Amino acid sequence: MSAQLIDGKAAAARVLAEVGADVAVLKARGIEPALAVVLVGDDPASQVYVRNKVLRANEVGIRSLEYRLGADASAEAVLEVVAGLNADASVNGILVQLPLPAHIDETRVLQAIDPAKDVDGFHSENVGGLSQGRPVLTPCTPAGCMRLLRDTLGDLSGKHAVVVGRSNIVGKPMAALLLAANCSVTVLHSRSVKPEKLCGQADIVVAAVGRPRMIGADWIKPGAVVIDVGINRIEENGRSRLVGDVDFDAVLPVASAITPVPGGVGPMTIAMLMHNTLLAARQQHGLSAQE
Ligand SMILES: Nc1nc2c(c(=O)[nH]1)N[C@@H](CN(C=O)c1ccc(C(=O)N[C@@H](CCC(=O)O)C(=O)O)cc1)CN2
Repeated sequence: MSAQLIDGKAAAARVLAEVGADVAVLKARGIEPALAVVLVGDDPASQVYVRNKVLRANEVGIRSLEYRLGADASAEAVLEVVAGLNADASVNGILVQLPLPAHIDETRVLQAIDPAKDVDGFHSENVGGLSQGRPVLTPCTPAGCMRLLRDTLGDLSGKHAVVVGRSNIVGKPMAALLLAANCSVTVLHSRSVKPEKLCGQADIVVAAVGRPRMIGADWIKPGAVVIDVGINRIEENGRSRLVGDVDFDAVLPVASAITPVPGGVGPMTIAMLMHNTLLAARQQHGLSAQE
């Protein structure tokens, strides 16, 4: 048997269509949501992601503002841009593209963003709110994984979910969201003992370690749903290609459903960013999620 392919591009298109319709309703009430994207340096992948964020924003009717600073920009220069955006009431969402150049303290910059405009959900106010189950802005990649899981499985209550990786951007918020959805959650990391045994008990596996094809068929319980967050560029047979953290070909016959790389979780990250920007705009105008 072969697993069902979870189509992230199609799911992202659905989210974007919903957001576009809701943005049109807001605009009819005189509110134009706006997203500011800050890019520091010249990392080629970051340039592509920022370009795609601006494109998607324009497609759904969200006004976009782009701020580009050189790789040698000081932390103070970045903080000055963030402070200006915090103070600008016409800007609803602020995103600083990661990674930042090594000389800039990421935490200092992320903590400077107004939590109400923190559409990445990385500010400690939003991180804390998420772990307390408050309705806060939630990191885009884990929020996208949750959409894919709910589309595939419906109610997640009582499922045993294993998250492989404990990064602040994906692993930890992913675990908090799965817990909030009433899953029993295990987080595996580099010091876990016999991780393949623990992972092999999971109904849901979310792989976010950044190691190409680390998770093989022996890590997966037959029938498990596998969400692969990894985006690793490798050289193979003389050409460059993207692969996930999961050995896709080996796991395909074992899992019941699996995300491909590319075309799985990646497109959902940007779709959920648009969702968060809409949410932030509504909240800043005192509107509920339904209005
Ligand atoms: N401030 C942030 N920085 C970063 C985030 C983030 O959520 N906020 N996440 C990643 C990068 N990222 C968005 O910023 C991102 C990564 C991948 C994709 C995507 O669509 N990937 C495609 C493949 C793209 C390719 O060919 O290279 C896919 O998986 O199909 C979108 C967004 C780190 N930084």
